[in-house]
Amino acid sequence: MKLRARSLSVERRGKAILGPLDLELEAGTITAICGPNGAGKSTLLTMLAGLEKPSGGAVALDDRPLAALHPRERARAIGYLPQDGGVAWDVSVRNVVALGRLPYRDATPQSIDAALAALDLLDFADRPVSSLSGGERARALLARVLAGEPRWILADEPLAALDLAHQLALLDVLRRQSRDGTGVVLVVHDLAVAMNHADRVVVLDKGRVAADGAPQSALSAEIIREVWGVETSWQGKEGAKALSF
Ligand SMILES: Nc1ncnc2c1ncn2[C@@H]1O[C@H](COP(=O)(O)OP(=O)(O)OP(=O)(O)O)[C@@H](O)[C@H]1O
Repeated sequence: MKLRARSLSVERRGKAILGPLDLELEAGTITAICGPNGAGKSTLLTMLAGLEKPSGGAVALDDRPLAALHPRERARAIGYLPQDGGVAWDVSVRNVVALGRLPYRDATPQSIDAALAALDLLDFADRPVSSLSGGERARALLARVLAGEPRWILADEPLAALDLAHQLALLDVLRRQSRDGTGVVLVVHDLAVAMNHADRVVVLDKGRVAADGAPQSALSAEIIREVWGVETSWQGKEGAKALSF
């Protein structure tokens, strides 16, 4: 299963902010999208989720253009977690997570309970979402995506509000999902997370792909210098590398 962007370009207010670029993403892998502020990461993710029409080119899921899919079919296939997502209504955590089942018009308790458990939220299930801390709310929104059991999970900085233990737990959940065949695409600022947990890293810079490949090559000290303008070196062993400045 593939999610493919062909000649994808986005303009805002007459200014090119993304592309044109080609990208082919594989299901069953974790892809990290990295890059400086304003590089176009969130824009790329919304295009891959089919939430907006690009200015040029197209995104296709298994050779079917996203624009041609019924919104419900697209929502079943692709779970999208926006950056700084909020909850418009003050409902219980369980009901927020149940919203993930909307594309199926059911409320399968197993998938809701599994999503609550995966994000360590069972104790919060009956609490109003307004009473949660920022990190707890972020976990509830992620659980909503998991409850939909999408074939693709596209998440914009899903780790940003999470403490260390919950970051590691979430990465573990996403790794298990990818082993089961789900395509996982994460926007991450923490380059060590991308280095240690992604199978592939796409580095965006000023709307263009500056590097794309295995984490060791896409996040080499040379690329980091070129794109972020910072002198760094990687320390530590495979799977537990840290960036030293
Ligand atoms: N509606 C808009 N009008 C004009 N410019 C926009 C609009 N939306 C986004 N941009 C610009 O497009 C560029 C890419 O934005 P995007 O949010 O995709 O970047 P990003 O890589 O996700 O950044 P960050 O790391 O800060 O979240 C930025 O320069 C942003 O200012």
